[in-house]
Amino acid sequence: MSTVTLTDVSHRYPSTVTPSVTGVTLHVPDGEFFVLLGPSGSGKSTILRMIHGMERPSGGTVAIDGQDVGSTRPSDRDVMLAFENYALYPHMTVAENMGFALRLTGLDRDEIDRRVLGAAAQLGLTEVLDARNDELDGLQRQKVALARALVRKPRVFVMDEPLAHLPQDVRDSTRDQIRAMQQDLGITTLYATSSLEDARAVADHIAVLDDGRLLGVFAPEQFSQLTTLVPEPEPEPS
Ligand SMILES: Nc1ncnc2c1ncn2[C@@H]1O[C@H](COP(=O)(O)OP(=O)(O)OP(=O)(O)O)[C@@H](O)[C@H]1O
Repeated sequence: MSTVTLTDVSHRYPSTVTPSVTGVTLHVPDGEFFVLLGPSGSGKSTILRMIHGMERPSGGTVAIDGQDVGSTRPSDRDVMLAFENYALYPHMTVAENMGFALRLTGLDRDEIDRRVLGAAAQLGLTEVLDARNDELDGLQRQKVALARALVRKPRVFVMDEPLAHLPQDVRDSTRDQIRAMQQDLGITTLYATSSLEDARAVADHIAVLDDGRLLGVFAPEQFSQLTTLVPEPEPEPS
């Protein structure tokens, strides 16, 4: 269970003159589904990358559970990019896919088995632990990808536009399933999207970004104000 706090965080990529993020301060309470909402280029990914540790702020601090993680390596932060590696290894079973990263860390077999069985039970994958990739449907694959992150016991999940590559007809249901799973697991989650509709459907709070700046953090009773602030993005040509 964890909180994430950004204090006056700024960032600039070395190859650019203008900053990607400017003076962002926000607090993500424990167990929340916290959405970063903004158009392309507004700084959502860069903020997630700084929390994960792939990017370092050029100013300000990122803290997890109140501890500045500025000098903590990404692998020691327990922050998982939830759908980073969506592709499952085809020659492995679901259980092997879930345990693979843990085996690389040298964790003992019993503990790996315990975690794999626990995550499978939480996500409803117990019945398919011996199945291979081509025997799973789309939702099951998505759950296995999430389970692979879950067995590593993250303190925080970051999800960067996880629906972006899905066809429109499965986007809403997948979004709602991700939210339901997060609620079950209670893991503090930051979720980036450019869709106001998606944000409103799932968020505990919505942080609105534009041009690397935070315009405000909105609670559900304020979500109706967002329609004027954030236009829906144009649908992608099909
Ligand atoms: N690797 C990079 N090198 C240089 N500039 C970058 C890089 N990645 C992002 N930027 C710039 O930083 C700013 C913020 O981009 P970022 O990707 O964080 O926004 P975003 O809201 O996540 O948008 P998108 O959804 O398109 O990724 C933009 O101006 C973008 O062009």
